[in-house]
Amino acid sequence: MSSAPASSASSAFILALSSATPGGRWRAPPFRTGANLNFPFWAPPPPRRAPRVVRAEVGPGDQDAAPPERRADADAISRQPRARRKAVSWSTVHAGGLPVPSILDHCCLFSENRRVLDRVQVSKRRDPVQPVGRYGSGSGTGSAARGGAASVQNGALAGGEIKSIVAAPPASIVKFPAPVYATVILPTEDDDVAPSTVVPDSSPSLPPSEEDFVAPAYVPYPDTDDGDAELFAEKKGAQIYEEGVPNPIAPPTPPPSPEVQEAEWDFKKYIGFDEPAETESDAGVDADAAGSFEHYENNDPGPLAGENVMNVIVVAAECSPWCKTGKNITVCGFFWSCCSFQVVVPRYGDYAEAFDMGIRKYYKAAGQDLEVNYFHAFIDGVDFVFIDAPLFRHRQGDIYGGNRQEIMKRMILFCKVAVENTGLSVVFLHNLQVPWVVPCGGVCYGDGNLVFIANDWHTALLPVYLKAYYRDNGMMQYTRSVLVIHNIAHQGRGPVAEFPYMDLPEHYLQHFELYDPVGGEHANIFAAGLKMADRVVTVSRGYLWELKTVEGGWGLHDIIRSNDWKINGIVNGIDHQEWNPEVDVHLRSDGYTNYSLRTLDEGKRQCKAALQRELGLEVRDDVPLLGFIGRLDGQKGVDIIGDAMPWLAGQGVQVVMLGAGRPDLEQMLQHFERMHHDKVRGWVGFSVPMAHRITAGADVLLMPSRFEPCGLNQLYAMAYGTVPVVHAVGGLRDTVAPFDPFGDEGLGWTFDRAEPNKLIEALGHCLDTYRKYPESWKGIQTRGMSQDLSWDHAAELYEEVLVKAKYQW
Ligand SMILES: Nc1ncnc2c1ncn2[C@@H]1O[C@H](COP(=O)(O)OP(=O)(O)O[C@H]2O[C@H](CO)[C@@H](O)[C@H](O)[C@H]2O)[C@@H](O)[C@H]1O
Repeated sequence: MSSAPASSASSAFILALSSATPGGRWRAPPFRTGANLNFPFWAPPPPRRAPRVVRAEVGPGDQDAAPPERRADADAISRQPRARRKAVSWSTVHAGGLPVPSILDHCCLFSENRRVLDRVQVSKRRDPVQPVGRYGSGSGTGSAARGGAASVQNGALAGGEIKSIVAAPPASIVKFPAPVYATVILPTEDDDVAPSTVVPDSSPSLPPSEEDFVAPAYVPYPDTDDGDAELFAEKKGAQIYEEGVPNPIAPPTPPPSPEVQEAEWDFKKYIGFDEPAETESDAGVDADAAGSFEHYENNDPGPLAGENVMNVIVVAAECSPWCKTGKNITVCGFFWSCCSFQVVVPRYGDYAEAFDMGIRKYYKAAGQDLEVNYFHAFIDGVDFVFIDAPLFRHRQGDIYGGNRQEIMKRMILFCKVAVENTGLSVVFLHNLQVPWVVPCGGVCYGDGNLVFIANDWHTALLPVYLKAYYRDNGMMQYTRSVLVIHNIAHQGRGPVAEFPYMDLPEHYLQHFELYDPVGGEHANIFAAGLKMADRVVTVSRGYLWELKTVEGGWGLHDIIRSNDWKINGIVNGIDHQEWNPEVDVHLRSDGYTNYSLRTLDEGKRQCKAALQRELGLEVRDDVPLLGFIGRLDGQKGVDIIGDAMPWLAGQGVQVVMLGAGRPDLEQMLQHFERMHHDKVRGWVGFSVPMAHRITAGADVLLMPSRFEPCGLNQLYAMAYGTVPVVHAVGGLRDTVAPFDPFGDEGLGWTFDRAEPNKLIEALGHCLDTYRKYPESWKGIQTRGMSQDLSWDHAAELYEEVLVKAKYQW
């Protein structure tokens, strides 16, 4: 029981593909009437462009090159009807990727927009009231708000001015050894498999010598994404560079340039497209191209016809089902409410459904020229572009592995490619002898309605590159960037001396420079991204409030405060194809069953029995079954459950915990399973099927997170009639209204400090209600399941943000 079953990635993948469009992009999508997203108040048309754009002309390194302009005839065509993308009901995309409008989107994607707002809504989730004063009476020290040294120091800044938003842990009752931090920053496991870089013969030999820079005294944050505050505490005194390791810092580069070298690529071969006879002359381009697509296209005009179509490019370091770590996960379901969107992610492994586009380019990242290839998949109306580079290759399963500098180099490359990818389509089209002003389905892609959505620090450089490379040079003036904060605890901190890694103009350093007592003087990627992004979204309003506090801002609170005007808090939705007890594929075998609100009692009883059987627990319906699912780190507070275990063991309950992460916490799970084998199971590993089955089979889901920007598991739990007991923080507070026995309202139980005694108190009331007041219990379940937790509501709010970004100058 201690080891997870084989990766569930394959099953998740099958799930995603099952909804894919057979035949991919060549199938003319059906139109949907009245179900489309329209932006009648859209931006003014972009400036006119040169009739043809060649890659070199749009390169930011070419200061003299005029930005491409649209032709008059293109404008006319752009107002023609645009066929719309087929309705997209796709799976989830997770944080950290790169967006790229692919050629395919321009040339042969006939998008039908799906407006999700027409869906049947049950009871719309409401964003909560302001959380001020609801976080308990944490001492001004805010000590160890996140349980670690970093937060301790952050907390020390409070000076009692702002109350702690998350309670200080009590005197430790943890009986386990401290984590072995040395193992957290893992060496690159695949060094012998794939070279870290591919340097063309002509490229300069790098990295440069150490003489160019003076290394600061210590690394502010590990930023390995395992970067618990404790880890930082261990590392903060460490030297930046290990002895004997050459300083990989590149010399300052003069004017920034993507430095992309094009390679021959047979687009027609890739897409199986029969090129029309006349595509050489500009005069014939538009007509020919338009005509050539007609047979793929339903030419019925739709509400999205014209320039009001929004093109969204989602940039993420993780994308389910291809790569999912369970950390820093972003569900970007909102994109399917938009007209046209693409997702760009690194290609960490061999993804069967993605095909090599045959494009080879070289980008400079951290002073090295790196070869980049592009893979592509078109699934259910969405273009996925996978960035293939030696830095990413073979990282599946360890996508945040390597030391801080390696991770940073990957993300620099990733963001550069993402921004460049906006030009990818131009290249493709140019290879077809078709200028980018050729309308696809009646509308040009261009940059007029283009919005990047970057996620977390991994892609926070994207807004910076967009500005430095393009907008500062008069290009992409109408393109906007939105940066989503999923977890501000990881920021991409590094020594100021590493700034030249990023190939930015010197004056951009000021946007990165940050001083705080935790990190000292350092360069902070998230800080620069937050400043440069046109709009910022946090994944709940409660978290937004917390980010403005000294305790919750992790050193970026001042930047958050001063940019408050452009930040919105929007709670994530959930993917109802994946997380829906009625259709959940993981409940179709082994005695589990699908169920709905109507069949809740019977269905849940059966799932609970199946879970008890599968895990070797006594099959008893009368025993409350408590679940926990999550990363095993300081954030998720599983140690608080551990601290409460002596009490739990006497409560006549069963406890099932699933997670992976810190070795000491993994050992804790296994220890409790051994100690209380008749009632506790600790499953160490990452198992999507088991996560679904626990969510369905448990009566109660515990989430004692010390901080939780949004939280997804509590949303899943409520959708499955499983009652959440949560620390009222961030998104948990926003989404779990506490049960009020007098008004018979509420969705679960909350506690105001991340402490075992508080958890015990809340859980005590919960168990009491479970045992003595079945009708109240059923009411809580019913209210939870009746909510509209889908992306529909979030999509509306995201749309508002995108529109605000569009009109922002
Ligand atoms: N061992 C395991 N086996 C199977 N599944 C597992 C698992 N461990 C975790 N998961 C699953 O992975 C997902 C993790 O979601 P979280 O919201 O907890 O992620 P995380 O905290 O990294 O995300 C950050 O971003 C998200 C998205 O914005 C915010 O909700 C969140 O607060 C913020 O910290 C959940 O669906 C969970 O069930």
